[in-house]
Amino acid sequence: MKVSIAQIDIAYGNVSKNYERTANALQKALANHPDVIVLPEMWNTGYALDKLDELADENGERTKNFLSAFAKKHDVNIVGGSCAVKRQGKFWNTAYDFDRKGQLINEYDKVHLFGLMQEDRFIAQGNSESSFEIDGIKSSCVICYDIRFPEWERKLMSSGAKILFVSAQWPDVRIKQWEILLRARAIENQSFVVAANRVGDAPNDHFNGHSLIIDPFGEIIANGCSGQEEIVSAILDLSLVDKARGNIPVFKDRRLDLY
Ligand SMILES: NC(=O)CCC(=O)C(=O)O
Repeated sequence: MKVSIAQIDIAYGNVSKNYERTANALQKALANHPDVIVLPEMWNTGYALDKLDELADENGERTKNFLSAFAKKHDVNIVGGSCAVKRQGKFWNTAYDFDRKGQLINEYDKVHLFGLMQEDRFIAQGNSESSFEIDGIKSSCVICYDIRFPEWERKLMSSGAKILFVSAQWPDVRIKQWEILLRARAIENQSFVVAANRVGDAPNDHFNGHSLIIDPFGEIIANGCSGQEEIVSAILDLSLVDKARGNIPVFKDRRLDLY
């Protein structure tokens, strides 16, 4: 399976510019003929959380139509990052994922809200799991701060998922933690981790990308280390998941009678 991450610069509070940039990045990613393209977190608005009343996507309609149409037109799966969405009178940080036919195959509201970036003041907590299949391969997705809660990934991955997709806006000041946390999630769940981060600046944060693709042994196989917008691609040899889980069957060896 070939995956391509669109590591993009997200314009703070500028929805039209972000749709333009995302469309360009998706088009650029096609050059690699990927099976799936992955986007960063909250790409439609950036963390302009105090402006969501005017900026958030009503019921996610614009986002879903945009990503679905692209997936169908180009016969490509899209793990659509996440977008600021207004739904049922609240704001959500919602991921939408699509198959090659443009069908919505997963919708996930971020479960853990990040207080340091004021997310918990404006966004409603998600309460549901995230699992889907990409070309028949069981997968899951989480959003940014979620990766600090290994019990959440363990629960999501215990259904047999082989790929964990992560969409993020993770500032450069903590980028070493980003790498260590993602490599740990890959090793402990014996899965691929495909993690899309952004680049660029927001009023209080700088982002240097460092999008990563990590194999089930924790090895980094692709790294968006330019600090700029770029497409980060790799071919996932999914047999490595079976090899890792065959040699050291952690999911089978868990003591569910104790924890
Ligand atoms: N957008 C986020 O959830 C950021 C999480 C983060 O930076 C962290 O250190 O955790």
